[in-house]
This record gives sequence, C-alpha cells and structure tokens, in this order.
Amino acid sequence: MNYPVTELSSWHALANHAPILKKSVLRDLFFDYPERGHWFAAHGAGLYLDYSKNAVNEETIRLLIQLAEERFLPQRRAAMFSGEIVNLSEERAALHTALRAPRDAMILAEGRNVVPGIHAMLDRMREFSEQVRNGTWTGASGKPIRHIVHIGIGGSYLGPEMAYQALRSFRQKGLDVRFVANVDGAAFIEATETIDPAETLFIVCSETFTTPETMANARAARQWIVTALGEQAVSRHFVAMSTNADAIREFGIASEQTFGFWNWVGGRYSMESAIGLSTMIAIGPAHFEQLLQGFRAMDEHFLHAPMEENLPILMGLLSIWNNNFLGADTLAILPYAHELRRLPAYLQQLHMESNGKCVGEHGESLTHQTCPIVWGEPGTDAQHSFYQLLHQGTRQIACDLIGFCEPLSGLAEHHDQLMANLFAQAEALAFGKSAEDLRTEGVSEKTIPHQVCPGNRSSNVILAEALTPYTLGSLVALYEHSVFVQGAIWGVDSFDQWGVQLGKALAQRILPALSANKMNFNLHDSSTQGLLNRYLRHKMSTVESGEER
Ligand SMILES: O=P(O)(O)OC[C@H]1O[C@H](O)[C@H](O)[C@@H](O)[C@@H]1O
Repeated sequence: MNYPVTELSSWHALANHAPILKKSVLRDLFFDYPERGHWFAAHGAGLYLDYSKNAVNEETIRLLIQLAEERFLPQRRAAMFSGEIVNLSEERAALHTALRAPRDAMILAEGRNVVPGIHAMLDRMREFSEQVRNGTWTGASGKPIRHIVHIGIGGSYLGPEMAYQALRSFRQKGLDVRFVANVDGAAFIEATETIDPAETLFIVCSETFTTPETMANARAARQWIVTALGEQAVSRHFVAMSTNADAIREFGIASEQTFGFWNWVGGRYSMESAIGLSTMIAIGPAHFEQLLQGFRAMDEHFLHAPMEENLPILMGLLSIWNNNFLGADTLAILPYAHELRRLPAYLQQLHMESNGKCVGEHGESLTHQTCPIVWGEPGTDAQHSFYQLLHQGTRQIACDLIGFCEPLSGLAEHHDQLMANLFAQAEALAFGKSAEDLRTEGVSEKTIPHQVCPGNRSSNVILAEALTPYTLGSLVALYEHSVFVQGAIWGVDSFDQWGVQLGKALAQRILPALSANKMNFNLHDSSTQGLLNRYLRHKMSTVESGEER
C-alpha cells in the first residue's frame, strides 16, 4: 500500500493514454459514438450522473478502475466503513458513515459497537427539537424560542448553514436560524441586532470546544443573554455540541443541554451528527431522518455498486483524470439552485482540508498533484461573472453542474429557464463554437477569433428529481466518498488537517501584543512587525483622540 501511486502500471498507462484524449475533441467523440451520452452515465441513491462530457473513452475508464484496484480501493473502503484506523496521523477511525447507520447495525470502534450511542443521541436531539418547535422549550422569561443562533466555524458551521439554505422549503415558519462563524464582531452583531434575547437560543458547536473564534463568539453570546436576562437565564438559552464535555461544563452549560459526539467524526464530516441540531430544529426530525436516509442510500451504493456504475468512484476517478493527467487543477462547483448557494463553500472545506496535502499518509513527500482547488457559485449568477474564463480562458477547469427537475418555488417558468441554462452551459463547454460555425452565420472575419469558443471543457452534470432532504444527504455523501476515493488514490490521510494549526498558533502569539498595545518588540520578521506597528499606531491614535467607533 505504501507504494507511490506514480509507479503503478495503471498510472503509467494513464499517462501514456492522456495525450490521445488531450488531442481528441468532444465533438468527435460524440460523432464517433452517438450513444455516448447514454453510456457514460450512471445513477444511484436518487442521483443521475452524466459524465459523457469529460474527455474520456472506454479505455480511460478501464484504466482508472485498474488504478483504483491497484490502489486497493475496495479494501480501503471496507476499512473505513468497519471502523479501522484510517486516519493514521491522528490514529483514529473515520466513522461518519456510522452516523447514518440503521438502529440495528453493528459497527465497532475500538472494540465497541458505536451505533446504540449514535441513536441515543439522535433520540435526544429529536426530543429537544420537538420541544423547541412546539414551543414547550421556552426561554427564561417563558417566551417560546423564535430565533436560533448557531455558533461554530469550519466543519462545525459550513454543513449546517449549507443545509439550512438548501432545505428552505422544509423549514418551520416563524423559527429562523442565524449563523455566527467569523471572529469579526460584525458577524455576531449582524446576527443578533434585531432579535429579542428572550426568544433566542444559542447552539454552540465545536468539536474541540477550544476553537478561539467559536469561544469568543460564545462568550459574547453569554454576555448578551446575561445583560438582558440575568445569569440564571443561561441554562434556558444555551445548548452545546462537542466531544469535550469538561470544557462545556466549565463554560457553564449543563450536561442535560450538551449533545456529544465522538473524535472519530471529523468536523467536515459531521453535519448529520449533533452538529446538525440546528438543521433538525429547522426542518423537523422527520425530514432530518430523510436526510439520513439519503446519506445511507449513497453509502450503500458506494459499498455495493460495481465500480463502473459507482457514482462516488466514477466522480473521484474522473477528478484524478482531469487533475493529474489533463491538467485541470481546479474544480468549479456550479449548482443551478439558489438554495445550494453555500454548497461550493461547504465542498471547499470537504475537498481541500481532506486532500490538500503534500505528504502521503506515511509521511513521505509526494511528487504528484493532489487536491484540486475547489470554488464556485450558483448558476445562473456565475454565468454573468466568471463563465467567460470557463469558455475562453487559457486554463482547463473541470466543472460539476448540479440541477433538479422540479422547481422548489411556485415559479415554474423560472425553473425551465434555469435548467435551460444548465443544459446549455454543459453543451457550450463541451462543444464550443468553431470559426466555421461563425463564418456560416456571417460573422465578420475580424471578430471571429474573439467569438470562437474552443469547447472541450470537461464537465459532469448531476441531475436529481427534486432538492429534498433525501437528495441533499445523497449528494453530500456522494462528494464525501468521491473525496475519499481521491485521497486513497493519492495516498494521503484525508481525515487530518495539520496545516491549519500553524496560523492559529501564530495568531495566539500575536494577540497579546495587540491587546496590550505593545509595539517594537521585534519578535517577528520586518514585514510582520511593520504591519503590526502600523495597526497599533492607528489603534493607539484613535484611542487617544477618542475617535473609536
Ligand atoms: O469544531 P471545532 O473543534 O471548533 O473546529 C472547527 C474547525 O476548525 C479547525 O481549525 C479545522 O480547520 C476544521 O477542521 C474544524 O472544523
């Protein structure tokens, strides 16, 4: 397993095969094989994946599957699902799939079945959610809760916010959820300035319960409640999610209002754990169960579908192909659904924290490219900003276009227009527009070079019937497993994130100097010191002149 992927025979074969596909034109591939759109497609767990507009042929898929086998993907997949230690650097299992396992499943972590604990937690979440939703959980002054403020960052925030937006039409009316992640005080102020503390419940989410941003916002929230309602109100207005029960107790939140989870669930894989309490309160336990079923259905598909029909395996392998062999080192996530506008941000963390690594899981330096840069915006908005570069820029950019057959709004005509754009964009990316086409249309010779769209831009289209809790669960699990597949091929530890520690540590070193207005202590390089001095000079001058806002 510790063998560099670049030395495998399938990797060499793919490298030799790539120039043929680089030279091929998608137009010709479709011309030579008119049924291509039908055959280069797969479906499972409510999702349809059309990958025919990637620069691949049957030989490419065969070699990619060979690569997965040579990389022991089926064995690695089994190891993850069965609770083996797959996060080697932290010596942990990665058992997010257990979070959605059925009640009667048995999954062992360190010799103990984790499923009963997960369902006990889900039962408590259900009970609490119902109380908040039906008004029997009241604030300290007896008023029902109308506002939830979810405090957390990274994996303790991006999933819940994405799901809250995505499942807008399933939310309970009269109960809103706001999110505070950034340590910029503006985020807290914006979330709380128009709401009544007596009707507000804070959900503090942090796996470690030590993350400085989350702790600063939680302290601000505590102060906000205490100022308005008194110290005794804290217990009615706070709940917390963490693996660190001691830290929660120290913060002053009682164990009855604490929902734990486990260190074998990584933050970016935790939106269906207790971290999803705000989602459950917003959409209700029944819809949350459908979300879990969607996750579960994709887990089953990933486990059992043959590789050539397996959506996460195909997507993961295509990403490797586009990135490592065709040079498309960024991936644009383009949801054609207003409700999925936070999906690109969610998928950025999922991909880039998981696979943005330059060492392999055994500490060896890697010589091949790993995670693509993930970015994106919803269509059609993005068509009017960066699609110019997708169509005519100098780079190859892999695109995932995601759409739904049914509208969520009552505006059916809008939906046809939205989906027409999705289908058209995938077509335009693949086939472009040639000089001959333009000439036939009578375009002047002078502007032809500017109007030519070269085409041959790879894209996947993911289509589902409707954006429901089930579909969302399935979609998220599809990407989780695709990321796992890519990490397994590259040989990285997809479940640690050591790279985020350094900046955090340096910030903690700088903070005391800023708080104490201390200048010129030359602990830093000239650039950092210059910036600190400039910041402090301005801070001190505004304090002295009383100009502070
Ligand atoms: O949930 P927490 O412990 O507060 O961590 C929040 C986030 O911060 C860390 O720095 C990591 O980058 C993320 O993986 C994590 O999700």
